[in-house]
Amino acid sequence: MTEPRIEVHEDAANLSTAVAGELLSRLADAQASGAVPQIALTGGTIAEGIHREIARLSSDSGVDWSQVVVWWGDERFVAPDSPDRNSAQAQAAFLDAVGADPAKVHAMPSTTDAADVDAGATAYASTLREHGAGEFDIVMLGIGPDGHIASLFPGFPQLDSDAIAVGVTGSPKPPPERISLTFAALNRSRSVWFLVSGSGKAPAVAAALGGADLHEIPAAGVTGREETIWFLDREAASAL
Ligand SMILES: O=C1O[C@H](COP(=O)(O)O)[C@@H](O)[C@H](O)[C@H]1O
Repeated sequence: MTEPRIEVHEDAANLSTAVAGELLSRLADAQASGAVPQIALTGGTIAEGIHREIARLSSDSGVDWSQVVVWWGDERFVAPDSPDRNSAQAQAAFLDAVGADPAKVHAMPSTTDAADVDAGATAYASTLREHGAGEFDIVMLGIGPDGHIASLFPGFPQLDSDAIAVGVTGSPKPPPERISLTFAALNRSRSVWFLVSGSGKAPAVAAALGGADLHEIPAAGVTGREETIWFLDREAASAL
């Protein structure tokens, strides 16, 4: 298991700029070595700021976004045009602007693509298997004040699943129906980046880094095969 690295930034704006810059630099290096990098995006508040910074900084980065494969760690199971969709947020914030190739952008199924959350999860797992079962280069994860990551919530049965992707109903955070990658999938990533801003998440950050039980703080259950980085702002780091 890799030891986590902790990077603390002044505030959410500085954190967003730093993460966007680091991502673009990693992608440019991977492409320079001939790779087609695979990344998994997250939803949530800090992700939105990071995505806007990726759009702003991308043109000077040398990254060819048509040669990046994009996945999501979780998605809200709602209509395809719902603003609640994590993929809609990323498309609007940066994917459309930077020239990502729609054939390499793998959004999770919406309510028009699958009959229910379980069918949607099974379909996404098949797509991942066709592409090597999600050997991600970088997975980015926001976390909730309850310690959830992706749509893996404390005490939920999906925490013990060996599937690649699972359906979630009755999510404590709306909307209630979601699709999520599992620990089995997320832990195949070479790099795992936690992105956390705000004092409301400080207790969850401290618990995860303090070795909490993953059933209580799901963020404690994810580690990159090569590196795990916690990108925090001062408030999120305040309980460490
Ligand atoms: O619902 C979700 O919440 C988390 C964290 O979101 P935030 O707004 O508290 O930053 C996010 O990681 C996840 O992808 C999303 O579906």
